[in-house]
Amino acid sequence: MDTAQIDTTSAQDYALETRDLGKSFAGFYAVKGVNLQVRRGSVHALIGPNGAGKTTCFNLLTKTLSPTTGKVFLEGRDITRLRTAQVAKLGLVRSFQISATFPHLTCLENVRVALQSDYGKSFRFWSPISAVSELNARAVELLERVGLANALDLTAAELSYGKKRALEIATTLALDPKVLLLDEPTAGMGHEDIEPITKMISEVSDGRTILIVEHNLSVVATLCERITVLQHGEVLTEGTYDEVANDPDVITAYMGGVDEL
Ligand SMILES: Nc1ncnc2c1ncn2[C@@H]1O[C@H](COP(=O)(O)OP(=O)(O)OP(=O)(O)O)[C@@H](O)[C@H]1O
Repeated sequence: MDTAQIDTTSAQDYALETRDLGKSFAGFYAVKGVNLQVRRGSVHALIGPNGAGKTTCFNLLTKTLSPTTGKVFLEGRDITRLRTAQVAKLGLVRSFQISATFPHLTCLENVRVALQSDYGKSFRFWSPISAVSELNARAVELLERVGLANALDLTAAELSYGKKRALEIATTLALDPKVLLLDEPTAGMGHEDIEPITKMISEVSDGRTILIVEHNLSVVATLCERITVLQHGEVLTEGTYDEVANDPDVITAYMGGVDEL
């Protein structure tokens, strides 16, 4: 990692960037020539019809998959050849991937475990006595941020689906990521859970860069300053919600699939 080069121009503007990113499976390109630029401090969405390449793209960013072509940069640093754990240590973390929750632990215990994990950097050097109370205080603070202040002593198994996702986000935030990747955070949620989780993501986005794959386009419209639309593995267009929603090519892409814009 010491030898990784930092491109200072892009590091100033973009927390996350890809250049000519591509992935082929037996000759079929699921992702092709993707140039993605996620501005530092923004909430950016990656959308597209089913099979557009969003999940493959996320897997390439978090190094679950190795690219066939191109490069990935985190704050200007070339992370293309690093592994998932290494990019997590550098601050690129995908929710629901590294920080799984344990069903029989309480919310407080779950977040404490995440804070104590190898990726939690802040608590290593503290003395044992102060560490326990500081860990508890930090865990409570994180649970308050995601709206689980009243659920500290409930086990993860006792939570509603929406609150489980909130707990997962709290355990991810415990890793203090610079760039947070959220993979369909409202997937499978009932209507009643979508608004609170959207509000919570908006609150935790403060001071952070977030890249989100999300099928619910009203969630995207509420949260995201920039939207990149993928189709057949390639970038179809990029812009604000209004720009992409009124783009005839985007409308055609969505009408050709099962999704609606
Ligand atoms: N491991 C794999 N081997 C072969 N083909 C794959 C593999 N992973 C993905 N694909 C193909 O790549 C294309 C993009 O898939 P991907 O899952 O990235 O799309 P997506 O935009 O996330 O779709 P969805 O919205 O349905 O989750 C699809 O045609 C898919 O079948």
